[in-house]
Amino acid sequence: MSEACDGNNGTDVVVQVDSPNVQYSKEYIESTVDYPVNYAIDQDNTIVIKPTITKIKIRTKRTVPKTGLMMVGLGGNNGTTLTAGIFANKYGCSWETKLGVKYPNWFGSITQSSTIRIGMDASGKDVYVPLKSLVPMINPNDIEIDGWDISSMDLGQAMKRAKVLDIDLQNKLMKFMSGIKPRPSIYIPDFIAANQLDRADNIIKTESKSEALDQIRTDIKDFKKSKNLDQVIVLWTANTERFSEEIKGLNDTSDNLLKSICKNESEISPSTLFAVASILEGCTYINGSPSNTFVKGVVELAEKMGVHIAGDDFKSGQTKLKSVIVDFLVTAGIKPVSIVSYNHLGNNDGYNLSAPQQFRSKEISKSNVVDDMVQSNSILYKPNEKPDHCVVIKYVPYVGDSKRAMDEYTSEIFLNGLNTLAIHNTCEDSLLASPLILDLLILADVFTRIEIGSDSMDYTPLHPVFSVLSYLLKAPVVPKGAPIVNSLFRQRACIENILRACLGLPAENNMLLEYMLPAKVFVHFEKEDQKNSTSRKC
Ligand SMILES: NC(=O)c1ccc[n+]([C@@H]2O[C@H](COP(=O)([O-])OP(=O)(O)OC[C@H]3O[C@@H](n4cnc5c(N)ncnc54)[C@H](O)[C@@H]3O)[C@@H](O)[C@H]2O)c1
Ligand SMILES: O=P([O-])([O-])O[C@@H]1[C@@H](O)[C@H](O)[C@@H](O)[C@H](O)[C@@H]1O
Repeated sequence: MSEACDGNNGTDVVVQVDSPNVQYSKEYIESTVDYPVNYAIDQDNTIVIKPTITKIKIRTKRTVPKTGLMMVGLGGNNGTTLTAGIFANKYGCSWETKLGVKYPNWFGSITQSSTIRIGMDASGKDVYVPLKSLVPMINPNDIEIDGWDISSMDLGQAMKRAKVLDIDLQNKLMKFMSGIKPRPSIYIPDFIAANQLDRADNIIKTESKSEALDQIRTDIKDFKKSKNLDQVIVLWTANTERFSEEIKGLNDTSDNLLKSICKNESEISPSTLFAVASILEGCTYINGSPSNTFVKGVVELAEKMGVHIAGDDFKSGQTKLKSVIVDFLVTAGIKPVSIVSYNHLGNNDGYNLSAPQQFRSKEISKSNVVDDMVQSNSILYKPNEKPDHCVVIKYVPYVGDSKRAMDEYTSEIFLNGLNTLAIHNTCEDSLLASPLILDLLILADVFTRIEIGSDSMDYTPLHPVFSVLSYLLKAPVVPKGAPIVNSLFRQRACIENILRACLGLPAENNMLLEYMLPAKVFVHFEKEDQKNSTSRKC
């Protein structure tokens, strides 16, 4: 057992595709794939399908930029837990517990701890590889951390305040954490619960929103220069704000928004200021809270500047499970008619959410997650019919970050039967959310390095609104006109299949016909030395 935190080295799998559909150069992975879109046209109650195929070309920059993560809310439970997790993994910190010595991991991160079926071997056995082995991705050990908090507490003391990690691990990490102090931030009491006032001792000294915006931009430039970074990604993991009003002439366009900031308009929230500052600095901005940061003016600014944004609200526990259960029920032809989601928690997030306006922001993001699945099945649901859906969050200090979620799903089944699922789910909020922050950073970088073209279009980046990150978010923000998908496995398939396409591989179709038909039906590939081996015979 290492007393100190000694170096940590994992072994990585390398995936190389041998196909005419992909070329590897020093700078890029370049691929071509056939991209299908089926148009379904309703013609007098007959749905006529018109399949199309577009040959697209994809290029992925292979160089992984030296990346810094700037968290707004750095001193919070998520901010300290993620930072601690990066140090624990980077330095291989082991720690004592009553159950014995424990070692760091990245469980809960799909980039670090999940695999993808990439094909089968010559004997017909499924082959799975780490998701992170498909294209070059940021190594968590290389991430530089900085950020802001309205609380001046250094990350060592803030980690103690959070009461998330085992004490021996906290003691081992203290030397790394206590050296990080959040930068002063923008505090506008009207946007978060009044009970947050006590910790607000680290505020940018100006009443001017324009000056505050400039300070945030200066902070970003300072961090980027001081750490010699290639890119900075800014992520909001600060408290949930009340919704901002969307007002014509104030924040409905990027020009109006920028003018409103100069005029110190009161309805511009701190999170919107951070988003604008990040976009103006060319930094991807991610919203981990349910606040409506992305008012129309912010989205338009991101589109004009070609800077990526993603949100809203990490999908970490109770809602993540809901986006699986409702998908399972509805696609099984079972009709959820009542969904009650109650939870209590005792961390500062819960304290902030105990205020009505902040709770309302969270209630909205936790409630809309079933809409797309319900609307997908007109056999079960009449137009505009929805299940009863109730969300309750209570603040109970004693349980701290260990949120207790209790859900009841009542569904109509065959011949007027009823099925009820009652679920108790202890969600260690920060231990579930922190790996998602890592994935949001890493996948945002990957999808920023991807460009797509066709015979009729030069290589073009993905749309500035990163709906591809929906898997990690409760209330995905999507490009105008795009569908909002909440089904967790459809969201995951989106990420997997784009990464496959980057390697010239087709989307996973799950048909497995190769196991249902004689081997001679299919084109085979066997290594030279396997030519004479007994390959799978059907
Ligand atoms: N499982 C989860 O933890 C989870 C899941 C989904 C969403 N979220 C959201 O993530 C956010 C953070 O959660 P948490 O548990 O870390 O909360 P937390 O209260 O422990 O941390 C929030 C931090 O933000 C700081 N802060 C508040 N306003 C700020 C501002 N204007 N500028 C800079 N810092 C500010 C606070 O001082 C605090 O340190 C919350 O909005 C929460 O709703 C959390
Ligand atoms: O992600 P999830 O577990 O469905 O939702 C959670 C809420 O239930 C919890 O009350 C809140 O504190 C967290 O921020 C998170 O949003």
